[in-house]
Amino acid sequence: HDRTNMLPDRTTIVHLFEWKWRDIADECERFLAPKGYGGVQISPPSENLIIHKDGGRPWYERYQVMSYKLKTRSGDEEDFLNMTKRCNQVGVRVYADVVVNHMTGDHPTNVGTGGSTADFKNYDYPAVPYSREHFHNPACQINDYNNAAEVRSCNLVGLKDLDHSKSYVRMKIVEFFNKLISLGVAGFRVDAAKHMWPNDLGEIYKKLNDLNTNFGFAPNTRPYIYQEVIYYGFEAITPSDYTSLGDVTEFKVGSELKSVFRGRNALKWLVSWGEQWALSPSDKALAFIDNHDTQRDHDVLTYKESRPYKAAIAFMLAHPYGVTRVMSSFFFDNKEQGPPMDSNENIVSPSINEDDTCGNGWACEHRWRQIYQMAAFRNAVRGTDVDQWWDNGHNQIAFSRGDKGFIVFNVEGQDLEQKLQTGLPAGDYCDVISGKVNGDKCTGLKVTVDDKGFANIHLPGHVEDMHLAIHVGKESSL
Ligand SMILES: O=C(/C=C/c1ccc(O)c(O)c1)N[C@@H](Cc1ccc(O)cc1)C(=O)NCCCOc1c(-c2ccc(O)c(O)c2)oc2cc(O)cc(O)c2c1=O
Ligand SMILES: [Ca+2]
Repeated sequence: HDRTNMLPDRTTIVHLFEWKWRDIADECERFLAPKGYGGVQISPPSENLIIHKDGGRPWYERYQVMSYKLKTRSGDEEDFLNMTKRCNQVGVRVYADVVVNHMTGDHPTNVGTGGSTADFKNYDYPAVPYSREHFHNPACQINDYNNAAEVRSCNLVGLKDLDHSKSYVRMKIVEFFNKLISLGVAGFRVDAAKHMWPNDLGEIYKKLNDLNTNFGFAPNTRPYIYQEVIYYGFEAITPSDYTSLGDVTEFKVGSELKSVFRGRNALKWLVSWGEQWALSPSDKALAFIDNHDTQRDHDVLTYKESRPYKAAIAFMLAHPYGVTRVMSSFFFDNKEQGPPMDSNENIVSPSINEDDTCGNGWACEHRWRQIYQMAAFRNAVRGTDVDQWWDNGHNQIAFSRGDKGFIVFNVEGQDLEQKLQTGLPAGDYCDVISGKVNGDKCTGLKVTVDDKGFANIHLPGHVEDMHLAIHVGKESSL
């Protein structure tokens, strides 16, 4: 089936960044499955260095590895199995964020979340075990991103760089991945893949077991692998160095759509969205607007700029390009801040409010109506192409997905009043952005499609959302 191992009617992954395993299991059952999300990306499950900074625990401590023991602030191995059982039970796949390019940097304290210690100066990590010969020698620092060898074989910001040409290192990593496979994951987000040699990664991937059939996977199913390759252009290493091994994260989806939905690049150019925008091939791309790292940069669309953010996500989910992932964050006002925690530094669980939003410091973008309704849109239109493209030559566009869905964007700043061909069967539809179907009613804008597929669309220039979407699924058709 399709390369992601998601159920056939599911399309979108939610990154529940820093959530605990038991809370993820709850969310799979109470929200992700009912709303039709197909998968969840979890934070690194391997034991990490405990870092204290400015009185808190910076989020990036989870990307400094102490061992491959499954013990972090998200939970232990028992919690992990509880999550994979319950999520797979309701058809939500689990993708593990795996950090195998490096271990830790030098740090004044050396205790991990599983109680392991290490001697950084001597590259000694007894809880794996790794010692000096398992790291690139002599040590060097990455300074020149136009030197591919340096980017792969030197320390990334001082983090001790593993030497994956060593069969022992490959073996330890294969062991770690296969342990997660035995525990029911559907695939992996490979952190910092740009900093590892493609050939070494290939040797590791080919030794991975097929997925565990006890979690509902068919026999001989290969793990879905998407590799983090940060690339905006102008670097020696490009995503195409990795697309023979698996998928790659496409950072330009976020950067290009930011310009468009902030009104700096005309929407009409989106008619050619995809490889003509120098994006990786659609059948190798993991598409997203922001991630745990980029959302902390100064010039990125995030939950903090919700109107263009929701529109950019809607376009990404409405267009057939790539496998789509939405970010789910905790609120932060300084870029190093870690997840909400109690006085014992335990991560605090999200609370769920009456209106289905989250409390306790969690943003829960995946619970915003304009976002989860578009995941259902993507499910309803899967397998169709972009049709019925219309634009006003500037910042108003509309297109259908075959005869299954139709979406309109208005970034013009003035009203859109048009009779448009929707491609849809005649009938009444509820706009899934401004509202939702409630029994036989629509709480938002209602759209009537005539028997020739035309509808009169009125999308004012300054309403809560700059887009409107309807589709044949139960969430929209009346
Ligand atoms: O900002 C951060 C953390 C960023 C980060 C963490 C995980 C990711 O998956 C990621 O993409 C970025 N870390 C802070 C603090 C820090 C952490 C560790 C350290 O040794 C020094 C500083 C920071 O200021 N980092 C320097 C700039 C960001 O440089 C990092 C990159 C990175 C940035 C741009 C690139 O083009 C690229 O190829 C890699 O990847 C990481 C991957 C990791 O697994 C762990 C890291 O510490 C990092 C990482 O520091
Ligand atoms: Ca490396």
